Amino acid sequence: MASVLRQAARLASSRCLTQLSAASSTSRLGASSYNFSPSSRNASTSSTIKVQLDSNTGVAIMMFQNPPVNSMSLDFMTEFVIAWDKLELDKSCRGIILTSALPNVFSAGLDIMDMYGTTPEHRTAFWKALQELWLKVYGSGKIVVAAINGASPAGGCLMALSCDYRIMIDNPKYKIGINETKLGIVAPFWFKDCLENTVGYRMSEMSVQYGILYNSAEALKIGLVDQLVPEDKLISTATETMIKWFAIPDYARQISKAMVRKATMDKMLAGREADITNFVTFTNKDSIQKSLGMYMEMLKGRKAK
Ligand SMILES: CCCCCCCCCCCCC/C=C/C(=O)SCCNC(=O)CCNC(=O)[C@H](O)C(C)(C)COP(=O)(O)OP(=O)(O)OC[C@H]1O[C@@H](n2cnc3c(N)ncnc32)[C@H](O)[C@@H]1OP(=O)(O)O
Repeated sequence: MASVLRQAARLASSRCLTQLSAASSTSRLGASSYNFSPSSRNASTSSTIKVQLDSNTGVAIMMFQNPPVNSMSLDFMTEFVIAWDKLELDKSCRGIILTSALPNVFSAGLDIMDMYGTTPEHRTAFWKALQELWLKVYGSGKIVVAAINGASPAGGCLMALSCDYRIMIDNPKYKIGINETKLGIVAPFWFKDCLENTVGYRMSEMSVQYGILYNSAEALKIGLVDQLVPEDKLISTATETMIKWFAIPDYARQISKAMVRKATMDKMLAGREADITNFVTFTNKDSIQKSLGMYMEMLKGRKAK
């Protein structure tokens, strides 16, 4: 309990006393065209991560802009963590909405080109960056809402699962899930743990083995996402949701969040080095490199057709 309280105290440093203004009900298509209020300021200069912070509401919108599909490359994850740290330290920010500035895709998951044909040193840095990103988002004292505006497989799904609430566009063409087995690779234990914490044991047992990608209605049915909305209501709903969460005193909520997430966080922290070794060893295998190569070929071939 003492460590939970310490963790919560650390998280509470991100607390703010911002007076909330009424939620913006502006409806626009996608985050990139969202109409930011006059009190919004550009809080990040990164090329792949755009941040807008509304100091009246305390809501920050963090948009991924890494074309063509917001794949989570080493560079992208490094920029993500830098932008995240800035927000985490900003007392005027109480909550963060994660979304994509690109149409049709939230995130295509880990960048396969960072895992395919790269050196063990590169893959070590890559995996460390992913662990770092996950620890920051999953362990954040801020309220984090995923506004899922497109495909969200594998690492993209992990990012959404690390948030406190998931809102997805109601459109059957967008799929979300832990599909690694379909690529011939294995989702690490902490991906599985996040899924299991959200949809339960049996559903995740089926899900990770089959590598199921769920459409938005299926994702809602199994609890993988919390809410579906029309595309033009995504950001306004995420903002309204966030403001409802703000009614809960930060400190009490942060301690509660840390308590609920502690076991999953501790397991990952205890196994962090072994997890890196597993990843590098696993991706060193010729058979795994072959699977990744074939998958990339398949993705490129699909486009050519
Ligand atoms: C004892 C211990 C054992 C266990 C040990 C475990 C250790 C750990 C092992 C390894 C674990 C790895 C975990 C992996 C997690 C991942 O996230 S893997 C990535 C999974 N992602 C996907 O499967 C998504 C693939 N992409 C798509 O399905 C589609 O691209 C899309 C997202 C639905 C978008 O479709 P569309 O808009 O039609 O775009 P496309 O034309 O398909 O793609 C455009 C270009 O983008 C390239 N691309 C797509 N996805 C990726 C990607 N993930 N990485 C890199 N590049 C990607 C695609 O090839 C196209 O490229 P070009 O042809 O050059 O334009």
